[in-house]
Amino acid sequence: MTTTATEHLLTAEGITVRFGGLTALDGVGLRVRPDGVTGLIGPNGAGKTTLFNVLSGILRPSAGTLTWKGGPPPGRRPHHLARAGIARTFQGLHLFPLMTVLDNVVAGADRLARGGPLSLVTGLGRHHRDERELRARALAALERFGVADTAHRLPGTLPYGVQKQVALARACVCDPELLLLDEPAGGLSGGQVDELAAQIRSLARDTAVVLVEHHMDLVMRVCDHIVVLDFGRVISAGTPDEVRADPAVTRAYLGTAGEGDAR
Ligand SMILES: Nc1ncnc2c1ncn2[C@@H]1O[C@H](COP(=O)(O)OP(=O)(O)OP(=O)(O)O)[C@@H](O)[C@H]1O
Repeated sequence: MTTTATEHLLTAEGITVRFGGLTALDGVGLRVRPDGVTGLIGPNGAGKTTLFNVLSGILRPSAGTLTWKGGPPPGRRPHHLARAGIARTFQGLHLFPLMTVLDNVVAGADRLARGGPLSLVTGLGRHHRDERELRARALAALERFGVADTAHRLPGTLPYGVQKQVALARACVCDPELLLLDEPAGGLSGGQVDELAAQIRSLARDTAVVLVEHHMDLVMRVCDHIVVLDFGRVISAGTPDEVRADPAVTRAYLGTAGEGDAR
């Protein structure tokens, strides 16, 4: 069945990004459906991170338009995105090192706080009921990712794989409509990647997921739809099988040495 533009959650059209004389993205289009996993792949320097930064609102494109649920995109500040129902993870963990795991996840729940985002950090203007609700919600998110027993620890005292689960719990604490995952498999062992694959498929039952990832095995296992970038342009798009069989994709990867190829 063909999906119309209004049925898409997020639509990017003609996205061009220039850094000085370098064109990192050149007229890129992408449509994210309200369910399923959309993968964004390509060799090193293809423009994946740049596109991810445009989709997550932190980078303004030189040209092109973004549409969120058929209308203008939410504001560019993190709490605008959070309130619209868009959450993201980072390549680095971006956890607050001096806050407990639970407080880190509570901080991800700002769109639910009646006192506003700052109140979550300062505690000012926040109702006690708010605080209780948010903590219960954060704990439930930690439970969902199997790390509730770490709630009162500092992130830096935990193994990397556990910290990644905390970062996922923080991104998911508000039940986002769109979850943007930036290389979530980075630094994980084989078993942890298997666990991550199962979690992404489970999340995708009620959340649209966009996944930027070098780990080809994970991408091919979890994505419903894949967009392939090379030199800032879309060179292929389709199901995992279609993309895998596309000679343009093989050529793009063979043309570059290093990661992202045969895994
Ligand atoms: N802030 C910047 N200033 C100048 N050039 C940039 C900047 N960010 C990215 N680039 C360039 O834009 C191009 C696309 O980079 P980008 O990081 O988006 O690619 P990528 O596909 O994510 O690569 P990788 O897989 O290596 O992370 C590259 O040539 C890169 O050097």
